[in-house]
Amino acid sequence: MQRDTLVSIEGVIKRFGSFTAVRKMDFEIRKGEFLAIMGSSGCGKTTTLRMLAGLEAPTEGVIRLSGKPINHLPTWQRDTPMVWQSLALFPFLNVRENVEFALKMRGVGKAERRRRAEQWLDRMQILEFSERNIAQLSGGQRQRVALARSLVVEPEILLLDEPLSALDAALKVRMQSVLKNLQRETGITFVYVTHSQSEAFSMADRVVIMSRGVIEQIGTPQEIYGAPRTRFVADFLGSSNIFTGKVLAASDSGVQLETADGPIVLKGARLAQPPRQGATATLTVLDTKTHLSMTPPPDATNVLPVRVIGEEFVGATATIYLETPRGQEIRVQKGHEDLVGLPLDIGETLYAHWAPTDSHLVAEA
Ligand SMILES: Nc1ncnc2c1ncn2[C@@H]1O[C@H](COP(=O)(O)OP(=O)(O)OP(=O)(O)O)[C@@H](O)[C@H]1O
Repeated sequence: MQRDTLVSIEGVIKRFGSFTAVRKMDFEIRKGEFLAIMGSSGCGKTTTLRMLAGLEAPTEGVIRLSGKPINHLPTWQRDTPMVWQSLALFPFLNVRENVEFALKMRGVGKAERRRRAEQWLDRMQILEFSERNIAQLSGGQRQRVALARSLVVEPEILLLDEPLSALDAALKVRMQSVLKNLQRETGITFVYVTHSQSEAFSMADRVVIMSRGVIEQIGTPQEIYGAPRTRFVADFLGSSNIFTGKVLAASDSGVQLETADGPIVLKGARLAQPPRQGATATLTVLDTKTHLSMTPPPDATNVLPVRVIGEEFVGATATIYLETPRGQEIRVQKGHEDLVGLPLDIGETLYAHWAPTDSHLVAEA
């Protein structure tokens, strides 16, 4: 256990009847971090959060909070305060009363309740709406009330399950920075469940990526983006081109792969477990590290003839979708200035290429 570990999840399995929702999960949550749990629908994110909250007990394994097992301990019996952020505000209470509610339940006196509620409403920039009914608030304002209500009790851990999913795109981005700043300023540990990569990667210090009840990777957004551990992660993030083939040669510093589109090479790596010659392996390259040219570059490694099949422009960047003669899809992401002079109409033929040092080996399973 690391020195700054607040929660440790050790060999946790959760079954519902014969269905296993979480399989053998091991990870730690550090004190004061913003941890996002991300994955596609049904992969076990909410179940994991519910086990942390004490709303479900693990079928096997141990969850420790500040070193003490809490498998069957409801939140109110724990020494370390943990709060589940709920968006379900009480419609019969006004904004301030909603925020005061948890303090009232804890027996905090009237004046003190009001002072602390107003302090948080001010911090969330909604003090002016204190006396309003919940029905008179916008989606973003309700979010802020819900946050103030969770934080007024000064938890050490805040559990959030897709808190921004109902908001429109612009408000989502605004609330992301509100949440991130709040977490930084308060130092409260946030465990944040989302299926959105942009939310997880923009806010979290570390991200847990799950698939079908299994953790595929844990790391900082930069680590995961730059070096997806498994093929699933590379696929899920959608920011890499992925090539699977037979290993022609491999050492601890590189791999040569034979794919349907020709050889793909990785060089300059430090591989703990190089694949065996003749085995199937997968190399990836980030779409930002994949380049396009009208003629093949002279030192011809990792060069593929490609046909343009589509393009998408978002702000200052363009994503070009291409296809090799064997139907392998390739994505290239560039700033507009990098694409000047290239024929990008659908059907045009170009060459996609990248440096062997930009290839990356992922685990098959
Ligand atoms: N009480 C339950 N009884 C039976 N199956 C359950 C129960 N709760 C969850 N599951 C199943 O466990 C799996 C994981 O569910 P969970 O809600 O944790 O997924 P999730 O990753 O949060 O998905 P989503 O993003 O759709 O909310 C799902 O297949 C779900 O149907």
